[in-house]
Amino acid sequence: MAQQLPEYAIIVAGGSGSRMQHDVPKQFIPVAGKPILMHTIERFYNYNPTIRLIVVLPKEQLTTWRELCKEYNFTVFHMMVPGGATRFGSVKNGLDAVMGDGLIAVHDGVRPFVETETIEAAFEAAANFGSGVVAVSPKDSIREMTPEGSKAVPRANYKLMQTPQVFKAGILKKAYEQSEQDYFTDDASVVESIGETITLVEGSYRNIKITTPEDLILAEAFAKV
Ligand SMILES: Nc1ccn([C@@H]2O[C@H](COP(=O)(O)OP(=O)(O)OP(=O)(O)O)[C@@H](O)[C@H]2O)c(=O)n1
Ligand SMILES: C[C@](O)(CO)[C@H](O)COP(=O)(O)O
Repeated sequence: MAQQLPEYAIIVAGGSGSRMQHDVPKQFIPVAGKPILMHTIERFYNYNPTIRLIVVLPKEQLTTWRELCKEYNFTVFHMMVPGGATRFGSVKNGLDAVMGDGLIAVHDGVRPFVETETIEAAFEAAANFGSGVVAVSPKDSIREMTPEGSKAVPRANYKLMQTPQVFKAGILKKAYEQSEQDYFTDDASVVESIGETITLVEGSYRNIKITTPEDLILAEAFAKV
């Protein structure tokens, strides 16, 4: 564990889960007996019980989340922050709750299978190099869409980005203050846009982002082993 600097985790769970087509936001759907988001929070607590946990939630779901915590007797301490209209806005709101210096991990609330070793490696890289961003190699072939149709590209040139994405607090805050939200799908892109280099850390194929209905079947399976 990279312990010299205070560690924060902003767990973004402010989305509505439209691709899941479920009647509750997907982060609240139970997997292996409790809401997905509780598994995710526990992964960070298990990595470092003193980490400062900031959980970003849809602003109209704060009461629901409090009730779920009571119902499931979920006692891991965390700060609750209302989310924004986009992931970018939610991260920004989470960052406003971070006071002082340290290392900040941003993690999707719907990636409940992130392993301790992955979190540890990402924090360590951020402590040493300014960033530690988790990624895996694609397993499928890749084609780029072109005006004419599509063309094959060398798979070895690409990585699939996961979370956590960990940064020194100063870098991440500066990047989110200076950037326009429309262009970015992850935190590494925001940080890169202010001229910082990104250090990649090997991720895991189990660290899925629960996005569409079939991912729930996978999630139940992963939760068993
Ligand atoms: N306004 C938003 C949008 C997304 N997220 C979070 O960012 C993570 C990754 O986003 P995604 O999987 O796209 O979640 P949703 O936006 O909820 O899903 P969808 O795009 O299908 O609506 C999720 O944990 C989601 O809750 C967020 O905090 N605030
Ligand atoms: C941050 C992320 O999970 C990295 O793969 C991804 O970019 C989130 O994308 P989404 O469109 O918000 O699902």
